[in-house]
Amino acid sequence: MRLIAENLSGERGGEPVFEGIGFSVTDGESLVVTGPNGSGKSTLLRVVAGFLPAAEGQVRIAEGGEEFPTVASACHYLGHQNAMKTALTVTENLVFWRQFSGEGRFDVSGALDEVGLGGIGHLPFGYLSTGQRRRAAIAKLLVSHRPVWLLDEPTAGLDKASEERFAALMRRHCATGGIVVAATHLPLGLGNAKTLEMGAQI
Ligand SMILES: Nc1ncnc2c1ncn2[C@@H]1O[C@H](COP(=O)(O)OP(=O)(O)OP(=O)(O)O)[C@@H](O)[C@H]1O
Repeated sequence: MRLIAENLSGERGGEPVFEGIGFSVTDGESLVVTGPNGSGKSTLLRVVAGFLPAAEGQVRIAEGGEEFPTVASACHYLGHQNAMKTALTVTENLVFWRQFSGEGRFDVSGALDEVGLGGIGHLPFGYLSTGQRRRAAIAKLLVSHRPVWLLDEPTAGLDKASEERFAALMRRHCATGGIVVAATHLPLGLGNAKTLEMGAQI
C-alpha cells in the first residue's frame, strides 16, 4: 500500500497556508513533518485525513486492495484532542474505537498493557492525568485495524519513558508493514524516517 499526496495546497480561513506539497510513503515507511509554528503541519495532516478539503491537489491510497480502498478506510488520525469521551471509562472508549475502526491486533486489555495503563481501564477517561490521557489515546491506534497512523504532535504530554515506549510501538508498526506520518517538533525515535519540512510562509 502507498499513501500518496500530489501537489497539495491547503487553506485556513480562506488564506493559503501551504502549496505544492507532495510525498509518497509505502508499507513500512514513516514520514516526519517538521516546521515552525504556524507553518501548516496540523493543517496538512487534517487535509490528508480528509477533515479539511484540499485547496488543490489530492491524497490517495494506491494498492490498498479491497480492504483499504480509500484514505478514510486506511487511516487513523491522532490529533491534539484525544477523541475520547471523558464520562466513559477508558475501556468503554477503546471498545467504541475498536468497533468503529475494525479490530486491530490488540484487544482493549492488551493495548492498555502496551501503553503502560493496565489496571486503570475501569476509570472514567476524565480522571486520567494529561500523559495518561495521551497514552490511552495511543492505545486507540493499537485496537484499530488501520495501517496508516496520522499523528499530530503525538508525544505532547508524555514523559521520557512513555516517549520511548511509543517510539518502540511506532517502529514495530512500521516493521509489520504499517505507515506512520507524524507532525512534530521533537525527535520521535523513528530511525530512517523520510522528512518533510514545511516553510514558515508561502
Ligand atoms: N480555523 C482557522 N481559521 C483561520 N486560520 C487558521 C485556522 N486554523 C489554523 N489557522 C492558521 O493556519 C496556519 C497554520 O496552522 P497549523 O496549526 O496548521 O500550523 P502548525 O505548523 O501545525 O503549527 P504548530 O507548530 O504551532 O502546531 C496558522 O497561521 C494558523 O493561525
